[in-house]
Amino acid sequence: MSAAPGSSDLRKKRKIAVLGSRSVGKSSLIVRYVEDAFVDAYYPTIENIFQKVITYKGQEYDCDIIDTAGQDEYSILNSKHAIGIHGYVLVYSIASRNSFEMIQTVYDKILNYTGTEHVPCVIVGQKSDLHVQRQVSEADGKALSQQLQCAWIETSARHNANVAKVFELMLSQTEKGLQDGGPEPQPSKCTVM
Ligand SMILES: Nc1nc2c(ncn2[C@@H]2O[C@H](COP(=O)(O)OP(=O)(O)OP(=O)(O)O)[C@@H](O)[C@H]2O)c(=O)[nH]1
Repeated sequence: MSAAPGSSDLRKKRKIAVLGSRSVGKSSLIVRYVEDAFVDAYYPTIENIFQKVITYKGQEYDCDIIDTAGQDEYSILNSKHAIGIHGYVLVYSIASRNSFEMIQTVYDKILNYTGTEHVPCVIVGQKSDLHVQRQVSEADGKALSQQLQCAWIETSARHNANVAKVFELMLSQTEKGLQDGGPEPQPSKCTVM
């Protein structure tokens, strides 16, 4: 018996990890996208997985969006954030130079962990509404994305600016990677005893 249109059997499964420094607005970006809500208060994340069906170019994707605790230069990448992941959303705040510099560090940690030369990524300059406090120019954001061969966009979860675009860009990056012959990420074969 064939699956009905819209059935989950027809959907491709994609896992997306959202990484970046603390307090740059990772959770806010995801919550704005999945629940169309914004919270002013700051609640540090430990770990959260959101699910959403995203339609991109007529294809439905069952997406797990993994929200992580913010990283710093000393944090060690968690295997859950590196194994079986199809693509990464790397978030900085346009009002924090330090968080922008952390993107390269996190990207290098991902390559190191996965043992690959490139992973599909979207670099996101969050809090684009904070014009007055801006510490990272658009040109700097674009230049980094060219260097890492990623997509780049500025967003505001507060104003719901460009939020959905992040996830469309993410799928365009993952699908391009797979079409170009990139490997499907392998599920973990290790058991932690
Ligand atoms: N002005 C502005 N503030 C934002 C925006 N997005 C998030 N914030 C605020 O920034 C703070 C941190 O947001 P979170 O979404 O919790 O940040 P996070 O990156 O998930 O933080 P960690 O869990 O520590 O990694 C909160 O007070 C949010 O209200 C935005 O687009 N504009």
